[in-house]
Amino acid sequence: MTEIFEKLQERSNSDSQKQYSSPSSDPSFKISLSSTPSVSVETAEAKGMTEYDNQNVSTNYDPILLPDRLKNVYEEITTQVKQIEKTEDAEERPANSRKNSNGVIPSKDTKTENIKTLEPQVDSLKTPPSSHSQLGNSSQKSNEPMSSNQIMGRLVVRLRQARNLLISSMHVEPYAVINYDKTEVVTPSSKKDAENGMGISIPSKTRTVNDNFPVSPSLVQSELLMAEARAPRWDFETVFDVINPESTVSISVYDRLNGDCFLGSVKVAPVSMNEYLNEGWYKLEPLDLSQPFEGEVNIQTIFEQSEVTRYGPDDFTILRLIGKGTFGHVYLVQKTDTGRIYAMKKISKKLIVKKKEVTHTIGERNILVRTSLDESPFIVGLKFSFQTASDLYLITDYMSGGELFWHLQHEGRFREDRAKFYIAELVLALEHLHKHDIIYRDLKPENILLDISGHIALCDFGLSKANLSFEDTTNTFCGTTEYLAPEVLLDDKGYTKQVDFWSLGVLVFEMCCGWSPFYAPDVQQMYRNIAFGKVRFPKGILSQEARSFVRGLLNRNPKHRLGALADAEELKAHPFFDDINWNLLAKKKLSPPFKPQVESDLDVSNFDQEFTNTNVRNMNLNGSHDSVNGSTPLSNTIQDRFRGFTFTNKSLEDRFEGIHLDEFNETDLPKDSVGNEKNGFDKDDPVADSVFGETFEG
Ligand SMILES: Nc1ncnc2c1ncn2[C@@H]1O[C@H](COP(=O)(O)OP(=O)(O)OP(=O)(O)O)[C@@H](O)[C@H]1O
Repeated sequence: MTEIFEKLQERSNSDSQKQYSSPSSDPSFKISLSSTPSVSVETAEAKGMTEYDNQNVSTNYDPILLPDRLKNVYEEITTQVKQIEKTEDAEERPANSRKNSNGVIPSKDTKTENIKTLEPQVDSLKTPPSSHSQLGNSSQKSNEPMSSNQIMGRLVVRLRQARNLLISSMHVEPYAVINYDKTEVVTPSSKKDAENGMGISIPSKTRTVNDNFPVSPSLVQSELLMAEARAPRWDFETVFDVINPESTVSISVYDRLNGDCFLGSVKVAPVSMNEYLNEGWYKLEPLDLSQPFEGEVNIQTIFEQSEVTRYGPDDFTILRLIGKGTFGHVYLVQKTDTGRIYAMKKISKKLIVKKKEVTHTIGERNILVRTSLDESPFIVGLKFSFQTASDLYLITDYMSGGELFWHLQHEGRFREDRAKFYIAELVLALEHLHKHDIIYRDLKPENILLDISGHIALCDFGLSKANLSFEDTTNTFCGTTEYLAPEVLLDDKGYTKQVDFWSLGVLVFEMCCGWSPFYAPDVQQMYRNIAFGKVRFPKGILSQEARSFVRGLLNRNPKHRLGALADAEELKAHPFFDDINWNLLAKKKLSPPFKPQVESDLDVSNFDQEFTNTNVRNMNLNGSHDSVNGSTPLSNTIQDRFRGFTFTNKSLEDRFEGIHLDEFNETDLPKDSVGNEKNGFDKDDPVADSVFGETFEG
């Protein structure tokens, strides 16, 4: 025991060299939401209505989209309207009437015009998943498929419209989320008649209507409106950078007016041939394939080859500062050629050399490259990495929902079902990393970002450790104090992937209760709490299942910890997750319980104003803001250590260039940090006491 205390004392002493930010000043959740930075050794988508045929859909309102019984009505109405229009004189109607011979107002949308010129002669319904052989309609300049090392460029995706959507009311506002290679774009709601000029003429009461007309005009009107609602039009275009040629475009349709109700999704495999236009109607798929389902969307994709093989800071325009880390700043940037918005982490080479963080930084880049090459749904997507003489740059997808920490800080705590959703996605993220022999080691709300839809994405792999198979151990003393597993503190023989599950246990508790189970304002005390402290569950907050889950994770013996036998599979099988459909969750087909308020790609309202209010207008991405970056250039030997950091969409080989996952060399001695010696957590706090219900020892 004395030995253990000596060890803790030793840790604590060395921690005193580290920098910690002060605990949150939020009075109600002061204790829990402190943001202690990481500590590391090297710091580190009626049929009742109908069948459609597969003709081209004009940009105007098309009777083909109507149910059979409505087609006749439509034709009658159209004939009557034409007669009425003939009799109603031409003076009433300006000579340059925009209506066409069908009485339909052609679209005034210029994008639509654009799309029409590209519209193929044949239109066939495509059933996902589409394969290249299914892609019957295309126009292309070059028939030669590009070899992997030629693949570079941009992908234009156009979502034109939907038809036969399964909706229960005409009052809908369908929008779509387009996802390509982890980059998510949300379309505006579909255009209203007035906006896209597709409205059809309905006989008004003032007009003479044929007495023999079989159906009441209001019924006709509502049926037509319903039919129209089932065929929303977007004419939306967006451009993606092509990073992984294997990536598919996924489009999910939701109804904004009815609680973001899911209307179906589709996946399309674009063709990586220069200027190849792939266009067609794709069947939407439901969440549950056993359910009858309807609806199609019209999608075009065009791949455009790019001449650029390497990118640098000059290819991006800095828009905002969104975060500051230990080694550099994170900016919201816009890629000049595609206009795509990304997050750019700029890291000072001198600073990381000084803090002996080169290995960790190269490691972070390598893990991000590795995870960007396969389907790693809950990990922030790396798009490019490059370097200048003084700085390293990591370009990742911008997660506009902000840090989970930020939301937790604002809301105090989450309802259990919301916490469960995040935890379940985290389990999948950790499962993925562990399967790739990567320990994350720095699980905390600051490193969990929310995307535009409210799904999580892990960022900051600066402390992660690769090439560690199931039972392998590592010794590096790193992580953020509150989330450190006891074996990291105490076990000289090292620790395994189990440390991530301990941190997950801390996180479940913190998300649901609003404070961290082991927090103490004094670092030594925090170590003692982690090593020997009792965890007290507040009354009436966590369900029995959640408590049991936390207990399983906060087991001080890593060999008995939940996950010790079968890693994430064991966690997934726990009763806490009985209502989680893991297959749907993994495909991001479960709607997140909370959708961050994000108005556009450029919205930074979910980030701290302390950063976002910084004036970046005259900031030069090429220049450096760190005092350590003086005029003295780095030696060639040091520059050599950054070789291979650069990652563009040039080729697959290029992406692997410089990946030496064996090169982790954590030889430095453990370092420590300064704890905040302020009074904060008080065990005898009456409020705290009155809420505590159950205590357990891990
Ligand atoms: N892709 C992204 N999208 C949105 N915000 C991001 C993104 N990447 C980073 N950020 C913001 O920048 C902050 C700092 O980024 P990150 O944690 O990667 O930097 P760091 O230097 O490694 O920090 P630390 O000192 O905690 O290790 C994040 O907490 C987040 O708020």
